[in-house]
Amino acid sequence: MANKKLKYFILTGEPGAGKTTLTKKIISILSDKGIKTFGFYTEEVRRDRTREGFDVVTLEGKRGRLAREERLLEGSVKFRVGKYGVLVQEFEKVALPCLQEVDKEQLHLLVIDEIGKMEFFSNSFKARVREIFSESSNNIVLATIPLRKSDALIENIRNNKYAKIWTVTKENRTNIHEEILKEMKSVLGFN
Ligand SMILES: Nc1ncnc2c1ncn2[C@@H]1O[C@H](COP(=O)(O)OP(=O)(O)OP(=O)(O)O)[C@@H](O)[C@H]1O
Repeated sequence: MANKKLKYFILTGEPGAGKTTLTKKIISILSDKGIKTFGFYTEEVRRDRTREGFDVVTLEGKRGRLAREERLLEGSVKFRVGKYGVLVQEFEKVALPCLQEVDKEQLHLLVIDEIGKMEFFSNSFKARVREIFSESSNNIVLATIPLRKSDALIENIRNNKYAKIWTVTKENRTNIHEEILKEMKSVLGFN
């Protein structure tokens, strides 16, 4: 039986497993069914065969830089993950406004791809995530978290009683949306 209390639809998986592609597929199917979606996803930025960094892109199409290879950045880099410098202010400018509840009356899905190490250099984002996953939150969320143990808040999300986690792999990524949508159906009320 479907869990009536399910609020958080969580994707995890190895880097490059297909989480963002799956997220976009689910958003597109829900939009066709008239379900309102908002939030953001992160996208790789490649030049030739090199990954130069990541952009944050809202569902409305606003885009900003999340991270770039340090060699491409001017000035000193305060936050880094591997060879990438994280652009916290640029990320916040794009990501934070789209995480506000736009319409409390209508059921909607909030998309956060992803809740990870780079994004957590932003204290404001972290605070908003804490709110969204709090007991009193009414948000229904599709979010991505890292596969491996990390920040305590991410571990809380992984163990949240209102959450269900799907591990995306190259083997299941083509069909797993069917299972997720089946669970979303009773929560978001579509056919
Ligand atoms: N169902 C699919 N069929 C074919 N190719 C796919 C599929 N899903 C993802 N890909 C390809 O795999 C690559 C990685 O996909 P994607 O960016 O969605 O993964 P990710 O898990 O979000 O990665 P990251 O961990 O870096 O955010 C992309 O080149 C994408 O086009």
